[in-house]
Amino acid sequence: MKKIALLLMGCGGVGRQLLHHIVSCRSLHAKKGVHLRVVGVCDSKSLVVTSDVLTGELDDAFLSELCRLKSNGSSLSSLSDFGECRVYANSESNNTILEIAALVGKSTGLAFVDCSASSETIGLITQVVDLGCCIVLANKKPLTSRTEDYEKLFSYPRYIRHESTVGAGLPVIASLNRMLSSGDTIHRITGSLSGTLGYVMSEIERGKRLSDVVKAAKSLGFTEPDPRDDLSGMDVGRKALILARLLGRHIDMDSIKIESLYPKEMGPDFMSVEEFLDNGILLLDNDVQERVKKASMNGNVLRYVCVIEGTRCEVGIQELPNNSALGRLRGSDNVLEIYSRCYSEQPLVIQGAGAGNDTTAAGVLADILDIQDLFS
Ligand SMILES: NC(=O)C1=CN([C@@H]2O[C@H](COP(=O)(O)OP(=O)(O)OC[C@H]3O[C@@H](n4cnc5c(N)ncnc54)[C@H](OP(=O)(O)O)[C@@H]3O)[C@@H](O)[C@H]2O)C=CC1
Ligand SMILES: N[C@@H](CC=O)C(=O)O
Repeated sequence: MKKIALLLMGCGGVGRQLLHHIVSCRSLHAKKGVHLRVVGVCDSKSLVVTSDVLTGELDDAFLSELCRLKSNGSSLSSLSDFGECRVYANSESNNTILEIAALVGKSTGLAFVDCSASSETIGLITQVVDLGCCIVLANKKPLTSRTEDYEKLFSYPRYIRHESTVGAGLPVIASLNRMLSSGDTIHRITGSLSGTLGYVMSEIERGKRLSDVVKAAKSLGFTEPDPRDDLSGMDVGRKALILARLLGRHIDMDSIKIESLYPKEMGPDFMSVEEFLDNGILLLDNDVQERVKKASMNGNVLRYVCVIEGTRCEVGIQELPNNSALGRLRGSDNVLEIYSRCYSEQPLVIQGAGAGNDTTAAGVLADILDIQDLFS
């Protein structure tokens, strides 16, 4: 049986769902001769690891208890009494992770899985790439920071997977990589890449208020931990940058034109997430409703669109015919149209659920299985 050791950063909505998928796919994976060995899990405050990282694992009962505790808002440190594990506080976590990565990475290989939404993981990830580890990301931030970090992460291109960073579980990155590696030239990518903004717009069209819909999107697991990351367009901007860099464009976030749905005065420097959701966002309800109504009088809808073409890379609201490919989108669905040499008249279209813990975690799990040949 091939064993894939993995260390999970982040056990929020996506991270916990990944652990659920791992446990519930045990017999399926066994039939394929693979076993996922979870050696450690960390959140923003602590790290919990199996006492024997070279051969041991956090067993399924332990992982279920971990998920139960985290979904109740408890800390990982309360797991110290439960089973054969060691728990480290924040201050010791990074050094311990590097030690584990060096030991396990060089021995059997280690999948370093980032399901956090933090930019604090970048320092660690850029170090573990040189320790024989594979990187699997749902977190977009490591791919959208400095060009040097991006290049470092791709020093060993076969060792990195990040399907869930764009379109959640949809096969966007895999499809683009297949096209690029066969020499197809991609001219234009256009699409609706935010599950949250897709859901928000289509629910407002049905008469709902922005403030209610954003709260619903958060509880459905579509939004970023701070939904302003979605409403500001930053989350789509990051996806656009990931795609543009994949196409070989040497750009950074500053090169991307991004339209925000809220004013600067409602940003994270001025109010907390709770203040924004309880008060700030209510002040945006009428304006957004008016824009949606005005578009509908022209037979149109509003969609938050990403366009990458030549040196152009921008994301923002567009008014589109309601019977167009993007106009027909409902709920959290994403759609991506790719025009290339092979797909010049009619684009290659990828469409489906573009947000949610289940599909995102499934994309991460598929990425982990995809690199199994790198493990001994
Ligand atoms: N939800 C979706 O539809 C999709 C999400 N993604 C991406 O998946 C990632 C996770 O999203 P989601 O699960 O919803 O987010 P959550 O906020 O639910 O979970 C984030 C987790 O990361 C942990 N964390 C924060 N900082 C660190 C750190 N420095 N080191 C380790 N762990 C840390 C948090 O710890 P604590 O519990 O202590 O707060 C929490 O457990 C995000 O990057 C998101 O963009 C990608 C595609 C789709
Ligand atoms: N918040 C994101 C989740 C996936 O990246 C979205 O709404 O699309």
